[in-house]
Amino acid sequence: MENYLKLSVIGKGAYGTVYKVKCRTTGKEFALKHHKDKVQDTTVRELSVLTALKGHLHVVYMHDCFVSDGRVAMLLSYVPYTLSGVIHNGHGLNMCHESGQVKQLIPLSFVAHFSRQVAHALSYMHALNMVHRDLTPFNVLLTEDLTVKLADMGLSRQASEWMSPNLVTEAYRAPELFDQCERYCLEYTCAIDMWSLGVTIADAMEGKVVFYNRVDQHQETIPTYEIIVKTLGPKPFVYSNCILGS
Ligand SMILES: Nc1ncnc2c1ncn2[C@@H]1O[C@H](COP(=O)(O)OP(=O)(O)OP(=O)(O)O)[C@@H](O)[C@H]1O
Repeated sequence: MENYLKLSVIGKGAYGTVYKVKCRTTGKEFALKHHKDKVQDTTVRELSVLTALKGHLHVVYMHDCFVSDGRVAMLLSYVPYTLSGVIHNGHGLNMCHESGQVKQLIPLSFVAHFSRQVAHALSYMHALNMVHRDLTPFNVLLTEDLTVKLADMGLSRQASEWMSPNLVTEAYRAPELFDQCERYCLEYTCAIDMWSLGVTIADAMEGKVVFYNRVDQHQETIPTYEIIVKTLGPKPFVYSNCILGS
């Protein structure tokens, strides 16, 4: 750790803090994800998934991994942008005026571009029987030349018959996960990642989070599952694993 100078905090997540750091010998910049807790199952899974996917063009590259203050630190390539910054906040986009409202222009070619690259990374993971379980526009990073680098494998794991329901940011969570959320372990497949990709594409087309938590006229929060059903119709969809096969 002494070999890296901390420049700034990039993000704080459930599992730790991500710093922008500079190597004191080479001057090269990296992202350093320092876990906040001692080693847990999720840390080991994140490491093993990042190792298995190492070298894939559309997965963030882990250069090194070490222990600092008894906690795991992962040295990753620094990737400056997030897809959320582009599709939710309009970073780098032109604006247009439509019906008196300022609207972001997200070129369809860009939607096709990032979808194809995310799908490429997911298809590689799924072929290795790994499920990401937290695909959101916040975890899709973009380089200067807009190459997708999938990040945050903190919830990723080898798919198995029964897995925990405690995953995926709600707005991107597949319906089968809500349906069974009372249960301790669930039956679902890699298809849940495809649902998350679909919602990410919908966000990009709309320029906003489509399944965000809203409040009704009585100031009660409408559950995300209800918003999905209201948007797509009653029991509108076959669950993602039925649509896409497992
Ligand atoms: N390699 C990277 N380069 C630049 N920024 C990064 C990199 N990795 C992560 N980040 C930023 O740091 C944030 C948090 O990282 P990450 O999602 O891996 O942490 P986490 O603790 O697992 O978070 P979460 O609670 O969202 O699961 C990301 O949303 C992203 O903006």
